[in-house]
Amino acid sequence: MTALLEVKDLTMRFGGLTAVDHLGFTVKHGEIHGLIGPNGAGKTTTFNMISGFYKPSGGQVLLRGEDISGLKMHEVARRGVVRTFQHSTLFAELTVMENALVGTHMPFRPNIFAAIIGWDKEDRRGAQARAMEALEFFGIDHLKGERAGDLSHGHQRALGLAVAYASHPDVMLLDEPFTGMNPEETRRMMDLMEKLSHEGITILIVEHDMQAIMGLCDTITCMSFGKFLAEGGPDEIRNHPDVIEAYLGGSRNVA
Ligand SMILES: Nc1ncnc2c1ncn2[C@@H]1O[C@H](COP(=O)(O)OP(=O)(O)OP(=O)(O)O)[C@@H](O)[C@H]1O
Repeated sequence: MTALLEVKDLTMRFGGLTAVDHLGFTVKHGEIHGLIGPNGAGKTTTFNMISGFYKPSGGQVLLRGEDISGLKMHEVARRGVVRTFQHSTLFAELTVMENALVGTHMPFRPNIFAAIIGWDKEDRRGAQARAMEALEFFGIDHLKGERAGDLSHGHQRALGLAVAYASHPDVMLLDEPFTGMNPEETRRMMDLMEKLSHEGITILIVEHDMQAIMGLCDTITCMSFGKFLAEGGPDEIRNHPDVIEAYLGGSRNVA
């Protein structure tokens, strides 16, 4: 597998605090790559820099060798990298279909009105077909007319993925997709991620649910206090002394 996304010397300072400190790792094309670490390790900040939500204080994010660090979110999305958020970012008052339509416009300057109304007929038909395809992919097309805010937690998370998928991504960054899920919802979400992976989409996932991470990921990068700590397959990471130490030093255990 070849390198698709490379993080090099990535650094983020908030005033006197260095949240991410010269971090480096590589995500290979087609893999499911986990980013783990104890609370406050800098995982979400790293995601925010990769997706264009934050401009890094230093270092680079390379996509197929092209430096994308510092680009705006829609510019990063246009290059094929989209993220979902830790907490639901759906438009609760809009329907499931309308939310998916917003996803089709993610690579452009965000404009909800344009996404729903469409620029012209041709544009609208294409966007609607893609939005429907995304809903079908995640098995929620039968809910297309429902208000997003009325969906169950599991369906809302599936819609969050569908919105990101609707933009035709090459890389999906998933921030704690299993938060608040019961075991059945977690199982279904893991199946959806494997389905995405079989489609050829590369996945970078931040998650605290170690069973899910260990069950899903090809490669896992562990960070601690903003820095790279260790990397390897699930077995290697599960038994890595530095990883065990980092977690035992905090309040969580590695599964
Ligand atoms: N916008 C911000 N301003 C100031 N400090 C921040 C900001 N965002 C994050 N931090 C700090 O940066 C550090 C890393 O936070 P981050 O949220 O990236 O960690 P994390 O690994 O995602 O944690 P968690 O697992 O708890 O979500 C923490 O000390 C946090 O308090």
